[in-house]
Amino acid sequence: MLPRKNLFSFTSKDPSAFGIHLAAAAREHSVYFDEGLGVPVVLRGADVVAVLRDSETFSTRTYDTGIMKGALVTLGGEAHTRMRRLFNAVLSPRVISRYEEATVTPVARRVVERLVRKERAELFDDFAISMPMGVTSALFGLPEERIAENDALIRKMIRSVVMPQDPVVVAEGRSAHAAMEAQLREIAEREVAHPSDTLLGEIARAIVAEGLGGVEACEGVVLTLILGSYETTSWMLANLLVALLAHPDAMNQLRQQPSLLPQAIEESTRWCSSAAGIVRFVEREATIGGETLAAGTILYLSLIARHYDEEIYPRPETFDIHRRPVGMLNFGGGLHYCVGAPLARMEARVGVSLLLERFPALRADPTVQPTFSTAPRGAAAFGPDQIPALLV
Ligand code: HEM
Repeated sequence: MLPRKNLFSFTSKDPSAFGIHLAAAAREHSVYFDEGLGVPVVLRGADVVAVLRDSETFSTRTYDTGIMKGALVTLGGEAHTRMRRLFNAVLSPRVISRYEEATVTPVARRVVERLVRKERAELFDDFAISMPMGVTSALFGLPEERIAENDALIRKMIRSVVMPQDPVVVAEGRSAHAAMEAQLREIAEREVAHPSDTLLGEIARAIVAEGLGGVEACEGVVLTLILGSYETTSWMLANLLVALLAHPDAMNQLRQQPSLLPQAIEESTRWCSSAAGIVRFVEREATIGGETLAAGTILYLSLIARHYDEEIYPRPETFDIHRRPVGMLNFGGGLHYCVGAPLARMEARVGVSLLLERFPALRADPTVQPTFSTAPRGAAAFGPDQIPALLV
């Protein structure tokens, strides 16, 4: 019988409290039955890694429903290998770097410039959402004048993916998909017929070269990229800003030594990871953390408890931009390790360096205290409800 706890309905004013709370539970047991989630959860990093490495016993078939049907993350075996080759080819650091100057920097500059006349900002809406949405639209061919409309549709689709048990949310996701389908179809038809000199053109050419089909395959890949790249990057940016605003000394060091920014980004994903967990389906009876799990069990893997394991990261509650942390789980691991990690890291680096440069007095607004939770603004992430900041 698994020990029962309600570990994941968590709220605090302290961004590091969730990691501390999960690591404390992990010291007692690795596997619990979580009463809020209604499924067994695995906490200890070594056990989470073991599950991620064994994709035959622990599959991703739970995702294979609704608008996610057939998406990369749902595939296994040879089908995954072929499709993943395509994603690797178009999202490698080398390919992505071609879009830094041409696409990501101009979007980030526009978002930052919109803040210039303000004295205070709510950096979640004004930055952490607007920048990834701008980048996603620009990279994947969505028209700029429809950003607000598409933002609402994409969020409805994402909600339907993370709440497949709620029929109303699922129906909303389906109609949001239907509303966006004409745009996606138009993009795919255009690029497959005449691949452009953009990332979309690279995707269309790679689909044909890999023999993966034509317009329909291209539409599916673009939808996966839009859904995978948008909200995830927003919450990563949000928590990076939270970490920096809570540590003005670190922010000043980064202004003086911008080369530290990549490792500060890694440290923020350790100290306040936005990715709380992922799920797996137990294909055949297995033992994890000393517990036997029956075939057919849905398992929730904590991606955060490991980040506060003091055997791996001494003084885990300290945000230290000199730490150079490795082995974090915020981008998952094993077969399905996030293929968009280089793009997310680049967006964070470009966006935050422009923000720090443009606003030398940027600091937390001491009059408003954000609340951190496992469902901020209804999202499937760990993060703040708001990021109040003073700009001048
Ligand atoms: C900070 C931002 C991001 C975070 C925290 C994140 C997190 C993750 C995680 C945890 C997984 C593993 C899912 C699982 O194993 O169940 C994953 C997979 C994936 N991510 Fe990301 N992601 C981010 C950004 C992106 C971006 C920018 C893209 C696309 C451009 C993307 C596309 C994908 C795709 C396609 C997969 C499936 C990979 C596969 O199954 O082989 N992600 N991501």
